[in-house]
Amino acid sequence: MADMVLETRDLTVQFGGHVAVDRISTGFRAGELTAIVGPNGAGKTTYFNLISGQIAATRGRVLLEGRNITRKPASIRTRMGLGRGFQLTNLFPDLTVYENVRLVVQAHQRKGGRLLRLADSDGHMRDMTHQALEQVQMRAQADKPVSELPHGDQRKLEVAMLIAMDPKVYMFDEPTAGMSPDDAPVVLDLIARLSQDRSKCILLVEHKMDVIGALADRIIVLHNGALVADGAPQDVMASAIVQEAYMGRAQANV
Ligand SMILES: Nc1ncnc2c1ncn2[C@@H]1O[C@H](COP(=O)(O)OP(=O)(O)OP(=O)(O)O)[C@@H](O)[C@H]1O
Repeated sequence: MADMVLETRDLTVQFGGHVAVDRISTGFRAGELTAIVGPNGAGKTTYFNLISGQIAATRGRVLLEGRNITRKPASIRTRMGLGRGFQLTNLFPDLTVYENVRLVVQAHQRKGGRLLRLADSDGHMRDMTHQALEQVQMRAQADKPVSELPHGDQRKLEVAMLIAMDPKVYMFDEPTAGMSPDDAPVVLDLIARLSQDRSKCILLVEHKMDVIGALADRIIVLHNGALVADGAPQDVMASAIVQEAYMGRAQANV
């Protein structure tokens, strides 16, 4: 699958006797936003954890731009361009909003090698930090310590930090969970704009059907750890397997 940015092949993880992700083989292209859906416990977050390297696979492989990254630690995968939304626990609460984003910009610049270092002036990094904050409409909070931010702003800050990394693959796990009705559209608009960038590959775990309908180019459905449906949103949502597996109806045919 030459044009795939990210691929999983036969990817499987077993916890004791329980297979949480079951032989998932699929690929994700640049310029495509794929929503990953399925009922609670279907294996969505575990699949994300396997891709980003938070947990090790029992079997199978993860490929990033054709390179086998299955045994690489999460930090290396991040440096190679796999961008998973930061968790609140990754924020430095005593530093300001600006400082948190700036740290990510600095780390990103360092990985770029000599060419980028030439452009690596203080001013350049300041501009990039402000741009990332601008995108989530948080310039006004730049000097606030993170510990003083309301929850919704902390989640927006996570997205700003992800953007500052400029990854090839964006992985969002319920990006608007716990956000106020004011904050959620800011993040969703931003994801919509990112998805216009044909060089970016975006994966989105999401429960809200209206969000999926507005953003997704493609939906994959997980059920009991396995990939049970894959296709264009209107086709997948209308399919019998989704009506059964995702909408929680009779599961005889799954
Ligand atoms: N570290 C672990 N040890 C044992 N079982 C686990 C572990 N992580 C996940 N599981 C199990 O794997 C299954 C899949 O969980 P996962 O969190 O990936 O589902 P999900 O689709 O993300 O669900 P939700 O929509 O509720 O977040 C569940 O049965 C869960 O209990």
